[in-house]
Amino acid sequence: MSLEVSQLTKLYGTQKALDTVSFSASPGRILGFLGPNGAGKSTTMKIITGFIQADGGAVKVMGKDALENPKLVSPMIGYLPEHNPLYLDMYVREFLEFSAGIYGIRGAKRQERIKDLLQKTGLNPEQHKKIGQLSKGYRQRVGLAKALIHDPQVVILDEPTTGLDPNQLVEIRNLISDIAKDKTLILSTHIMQEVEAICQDVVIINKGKILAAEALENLKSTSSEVRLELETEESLELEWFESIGATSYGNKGKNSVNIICQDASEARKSVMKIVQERNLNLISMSQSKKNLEQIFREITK
Ligand SMILES: Nc1ncnc2c1ncn2[C@@H]1O[C@H](COP(=O)(O)OP(=O)(O)OP(=O)(O)O)[C@@H](O)[C@H]1O
Repeated sequence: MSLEVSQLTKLYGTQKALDTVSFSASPGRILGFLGPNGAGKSTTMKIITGFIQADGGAVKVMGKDALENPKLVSPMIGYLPEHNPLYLDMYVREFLEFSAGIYGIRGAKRQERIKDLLQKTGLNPEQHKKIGQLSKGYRQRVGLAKALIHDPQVVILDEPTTGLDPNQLVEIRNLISDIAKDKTLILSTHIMQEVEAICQDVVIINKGKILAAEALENLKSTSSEVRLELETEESLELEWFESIGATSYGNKGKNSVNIICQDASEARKSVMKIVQERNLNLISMSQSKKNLEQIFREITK
């Protein structure tokens, strides 16, 4: 494990923003850090990165105690904060040179590092522009390049894709997946599809408490429930399907019904029997497993 967070606690006045938070992250994997607004995500990230202090617990980065030795651990972490603070009047290349200088990276090594990052983040054509002239997606790339300038082992990104258009969103996600190949990457996000698209591990936090911390596949497979959606030309009554687990009308109103069941095969047979007995005109029947958004809503509500 390159990052181990154990029993982290943080108080703001009397409010417990973090309550014994524990999870860990491994190299080569992306961990999606999920939670509703105010759950404690940014607080956790700020503690790991040494921006604020914890009131209890421990953080280990590459086996070193981050809370006891912040100066030793800080170079091992790259951080892109939620609002990506950049100097808008600086040129892209100038800003990266400045950022490298903060970590004491100088001379040929600095030039090589910047060349590599401009290439990796697709910033080459923009390197002589002022940061203030860049689009939001390109500013995020500058923030990512800055977070990576000192080649950290652990990279923490706080909502890096918020506000991006669909094309830039895909490009930044691809870039994040590429970065994660040889690093431990933690990604805070509200976008469930993002987690399903690029994360292997997931941590769900709510009101300062961890509700789930495991591989995404495990989290999804713990729920054996299946959702059937039936659509007919006629209006349907939930009570006809009660015995097989109908829970609500679907998006298309009373002409479609959602059925949550354990045994999809039996449920489909029962549905077809009802369709025949009531002489209904079937438009469609579809089947899906619970997605992360449904699991998230269930465990955080
Ligand atoms: N400096 C502070 N002083 C007092 N309370 C704070 C401070 N920072 C955060 N909080 C509170 O701590 C709780 C956790 O906040 P935090 O910003 O960590 O949540 P979050 O999960 O990152 O939320 P969001 O998704 O909205 O960014 C919230 O109730 C917030 O109001």
